[in-house]
Amino acid sequence: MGKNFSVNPNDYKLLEEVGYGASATVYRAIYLPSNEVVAVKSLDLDRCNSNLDDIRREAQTMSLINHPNVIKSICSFVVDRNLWVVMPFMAQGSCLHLMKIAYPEGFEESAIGSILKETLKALEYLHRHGHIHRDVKVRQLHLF
Ligand SMILES: Nc1ncnc2c1ncn2[C@@H]1O[C@H](COP(=O)(O)OP(=O)(O)OP(=O)(O)O)[C@@H](O)[C@H]1O
Repeated sequence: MGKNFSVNPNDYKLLEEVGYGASATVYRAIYLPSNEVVAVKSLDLDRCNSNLDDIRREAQTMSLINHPNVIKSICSFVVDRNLWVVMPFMAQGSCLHLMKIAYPEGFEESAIGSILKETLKALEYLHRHGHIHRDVKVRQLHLF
């Protein structure tokens, strides 16, 4: 993935919605200058429960992260009353999505063990760097 992404919203073409959280919607998008697929998380700043300092801190943490099991933000910027966080696009979706479409009876124990082990590596990395995740859930676990 190229290193130079602009903070100009016109350089991003939002395609379909791929998920949503309490105050954010996530889109698959194209970064037009290089034609790369990215994910754009658009956080409605009016509907956000967190204050601006917390949001700024989370965005900064996400941009400094450097671990294969933790998604890093490429850049973030304000568009109207939203904060756009640009990230690599995880084409396989979350573990919950995979389970729903391919393993409706649930994953095998060995797969669960691997997923948990990789998740714990990510949490251990965050803790070592002084961060607490505070909201780990199955639908958030993208494929490693
Ligand atoms: N980089 C990404 N690539 C592909 N899909 C993504 C990406 N980021 C998020 N998604 C999808 O969008 C959904 C919502 O993402 P979001 O980050 O808002 O989740 P959340 O943090 O769990 O929500 P909440 O704000 O309620 O805690 C995810 O569950 C996932 O399906």
